[in-house]
Amino acid sequence: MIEFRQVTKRYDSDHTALRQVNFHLGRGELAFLTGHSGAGKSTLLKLIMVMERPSAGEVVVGGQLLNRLPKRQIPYIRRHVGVVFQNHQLLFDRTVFENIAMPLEVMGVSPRDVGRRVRAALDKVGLLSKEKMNPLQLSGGEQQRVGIARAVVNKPPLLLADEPTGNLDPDLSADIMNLFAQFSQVGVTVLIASHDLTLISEMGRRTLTLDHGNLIAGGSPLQGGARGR
Ligand SMILES: Nc1ncnc2c1ncn2[C@@H]1O[C@H](COP(=O)(O)OP(=O)(O)OP(=O)(O)O)[C@@H](O)[C@H]1O
Repeated sequence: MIEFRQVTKRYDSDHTALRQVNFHLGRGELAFLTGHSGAGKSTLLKLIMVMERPSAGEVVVGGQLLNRLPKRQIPYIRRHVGVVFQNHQLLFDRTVFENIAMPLEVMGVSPRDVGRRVRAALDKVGLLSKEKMNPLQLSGGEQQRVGIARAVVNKPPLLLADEPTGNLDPDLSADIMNLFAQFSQVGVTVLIASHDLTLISEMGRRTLTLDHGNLIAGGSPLQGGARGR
C-alpha cells in the first residue's frame, strides 16, 4: 500500500530531512512512526499526502508512483488517504454530523448517502448518540473520535495519523489506538506518527524509527524494532 524506495528529501542544499529511506507497508498493516523532534516524521507523512515531493527516490501509494503525479490528480490521491491530526481540526460552528459529512460533500455524495455513511462512521467510533452536538460539548477523547470518523467516512484504504493521542491521557490514548487496530483488521493500512514510546511498546506493532532523517529500525518487517507481524 505504501512503498518508499531510496527516498531522500532535501528542503534546501544543506538540509536533508530524509535520507535514502526504504520501507514497504502492506494492506491492513498497522505501523508506528517514531523519532526525535525534527527526525523527519512529518516530512515522511507529507510525501505520502503529496504535500511535498521527494528530491530523489520513489514514493508509491496504492500502486501509483507519486513522484511525477500531475497536480490535477493530487485531490484524487488524497481521497484515498484519511488523515487524523493531534488537534483534530474540527469546526466548532458546526455539529458533529456536519463535521464528519464534510469530505463527502466535497466529493458530491448525495444527501441520503451522506446520512447513511456519517452514521456508519459515528457507529464505528462509538458516538452515534452525539451527532447533533457541537464538538465543543465533547471531551478531548470524543473530539478525537470525531476527527477519526471524519478521516474514515469515505472509507479510505490508507489512514495516516500525526500524534493522534498527543493531548490525551493514557487510557483514552489506548482506546484511540485500539480503534486504529480495528480499522487495520478490516484491511485499512494505518501509519501513526507518535512520540509516545510507552504506548507504542504496549501495542507491540511494527515501528519505523527515524533518526536525523535515517530510517534506523522497522524498515523491513523483521528488522530491529519490529514486533508482532
Ligand atoms: N518546509 C520546510 N522547509 C525547510 N525545512 C523544513 C521544512 N519542513 C521541515 N523542515 C526541516 O526538516 C527536518 C524534519 O522535520 P519534520 O517536521 O519532518 O520532523 P518531525 O520528526 O516531524 O518533527 P516533530 O516531531 O517536531 O514534528 C527538520 O530539521 C525541519 O526543520
